[in-house]
Amino acid sequence: MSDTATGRAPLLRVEDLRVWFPIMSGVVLDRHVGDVKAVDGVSLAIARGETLGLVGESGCGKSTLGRAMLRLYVPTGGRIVFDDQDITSLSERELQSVRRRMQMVFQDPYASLNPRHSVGRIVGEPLRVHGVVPRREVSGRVRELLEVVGLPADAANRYPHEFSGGQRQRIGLARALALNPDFIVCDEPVSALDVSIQAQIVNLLERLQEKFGLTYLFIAHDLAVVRHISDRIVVMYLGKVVEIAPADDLYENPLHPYTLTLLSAIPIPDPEVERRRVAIRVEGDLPSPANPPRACRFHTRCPFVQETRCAEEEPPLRTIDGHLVACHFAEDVRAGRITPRERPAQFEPASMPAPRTLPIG
Ligand SMILES: Nc1ncnc2c1ncn2[C@@H]1O[C@H](COP(=O)(O)OP(=O)(O)OP(=O)(O)O)[C@@H](O)[C@H]1O
Repeated sequence: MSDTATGRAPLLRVEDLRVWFPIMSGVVLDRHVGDVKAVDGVSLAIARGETLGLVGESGCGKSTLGRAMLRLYVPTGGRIVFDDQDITSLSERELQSVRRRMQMVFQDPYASLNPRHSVGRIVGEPLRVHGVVPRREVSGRVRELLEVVGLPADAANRYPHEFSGGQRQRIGLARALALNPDFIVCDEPVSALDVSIQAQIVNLLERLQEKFGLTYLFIAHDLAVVRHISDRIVVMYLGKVVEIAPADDLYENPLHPYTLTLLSAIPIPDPEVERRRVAIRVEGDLPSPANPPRACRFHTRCPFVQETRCAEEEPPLRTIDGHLVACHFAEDVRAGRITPRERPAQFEPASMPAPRTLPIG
């Protein structure tokens, strides 16, 4: 089990968590022919008050991991422990009191808001369902919640389509806050918004965290956003964690080859820095999580792959310089003793040293 590396007690931890989706075949889909291994043996902990960023390319299992933490899926294996309570196998009824304390904010606020309901009804719904405040107090509480997320009180009488994307995300947040949660999974909460609006929502999330002592799992594919808001960042590849590190450390001193390739894909605004840096490209598509490569899952696309260990032995997560890294050769890659297999011609001068760190702006 990884510790949180923050010195604070974990609010939530998962141990060897697996979420597999069965693949069924046959005329009436009654033959189990395999599994999509969306999350496959993930162990990590999130400290109280921490924001843990989660990155990785589309389909690597980020949303599935976030949803499983909220027990929206029944895990195939492993454990989920929330505030010292094992919630892995709780029934829906037993989960009710825990559910209040865990919420989710979605990428597309519009799709997650019922267009036929007024904002007041949407935000007040969790209060009514859980009966946490007397009915006559619901509208007052809704007004408070709208104010806290920066919406005018009269928003309660209007409908989602009357609001912009950023305002809709504020409505989603007001609803998520209604039950005073401790933990919120933010699943790409700003990916659908304009850049200028993204900053406003990220700042709002930070203010709310401070005000209410919230703990976030922040899922993103935008590495710049996730760096800004996260205390630590988890990099996932094909259902597994490949690196966990404090946010700035991950960007300044990435240790896993996959993290290097992710960072290497970010454009750098400074042309001088851009010219000097070494491009490390990852080739091809993400392999199928139904049939992942054996041993190191990244070995089929890794520019630093070494025969034959990478294809034969699964690398455990181990600690190097305060990072947790799952690569047999992380030290050699960092020291430049192993150089990337393929590089575009413009990066090939013989004097070019292998990258120690990649400047990313
Ligand atoms: N309910 C489901 N049934 C079957 N397969 C699923 C289900 N949900 C997700 N998957 C599969 O599990 C894998 C991981 O999906 P997931 O949505 O967790 O990835 P992601 O990293 O969040 O991607 P994205 O950024 O595109 O949302 C994918 O191959 C996906 O097709």
